[in-house]
Amino acid sequence: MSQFPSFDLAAFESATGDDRRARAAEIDRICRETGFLILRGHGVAPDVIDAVWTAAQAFFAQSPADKAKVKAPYPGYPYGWLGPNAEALAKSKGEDTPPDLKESFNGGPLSMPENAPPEAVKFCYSPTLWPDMPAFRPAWQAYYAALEDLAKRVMSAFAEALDLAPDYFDQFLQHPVSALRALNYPATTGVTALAAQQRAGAHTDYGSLTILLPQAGSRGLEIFHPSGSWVEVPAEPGVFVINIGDLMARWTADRWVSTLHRVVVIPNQPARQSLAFFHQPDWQATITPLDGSDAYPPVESGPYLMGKFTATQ
Ligand SMILES: O=C(O)CCC(=O)C(=O)O
Ligand SMILES: [Fe+2]
Repeated sequence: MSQFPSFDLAAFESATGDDRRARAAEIDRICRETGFLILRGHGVAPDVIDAVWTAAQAFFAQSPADKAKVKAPYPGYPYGWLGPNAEALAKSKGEDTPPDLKESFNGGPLSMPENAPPEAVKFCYSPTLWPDMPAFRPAWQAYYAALEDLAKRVMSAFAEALDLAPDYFDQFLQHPVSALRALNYPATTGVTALAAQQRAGAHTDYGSLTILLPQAGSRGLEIFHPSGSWVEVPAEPGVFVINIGDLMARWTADRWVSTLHRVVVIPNQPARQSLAFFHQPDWQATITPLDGSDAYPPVESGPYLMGKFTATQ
């Protein structure tokens, strides 16, 4: 791959006729091949992005004792601080590896619908545990809201790429149960990783769509390309990296692929941060193959996610 595939969302949205169809076909092509692309023309305001970076950095710069004030209270609690040694993503693929060399802060939906089922209340709608830092919560919530909007725009482009009406996915996105995760991978200088230990072990994402913001200029994110080799994803300033997850592969009856990816340990690297927004359809959305086939039985979005998540803890 000479150049990593990219897609300009604003250019797509203003395109008409054959040009629009060609751009939609390009999304389809990329999603059939790897499902990973650089997203340009996203329109998320730079100050919203700057503020959440600043907030995340200030959070991770605290002492472990301060971070522990918002620690996930029990294994499997989806939000709050997951400290070092808390997660091994490769376990979701049945690989028994040492824990990932990272820590994270995680938060859930900004509001809960009145009719949320009890299992959803206990999992996705668990409270986000806010650090005692006045600028953190508003910055986090503004970024979450901006990415929820962006995810809907991307899903609409996806619908066109799949020859569906642009608003096809709206019915499944009334109260998405998306999660936002800030990641901090400590510097690798002087660190000896155990065998098979990575910053993030090889995994596929679980949901419909991930919108990733790797720290500009950072190294180590790789995808397993269908040609059989690991390919590094560039971390350019001002763009997002998006990828589809297992639920979207299932939804498209494997027309689109959910590609294995990891963050490798490169010696003598500074700390690396990233923000991962895991977009997830409504808890009760029933995901049935879009081609009308019986490639997979229907699943409900929320319980599907919960099953995947608990396997890595
Ligand atoms: O930090 C990154 O760049 C990728 C993280 C990732 O793939 C994940 O958390 O699912
Ligand atoms: Fe991932």
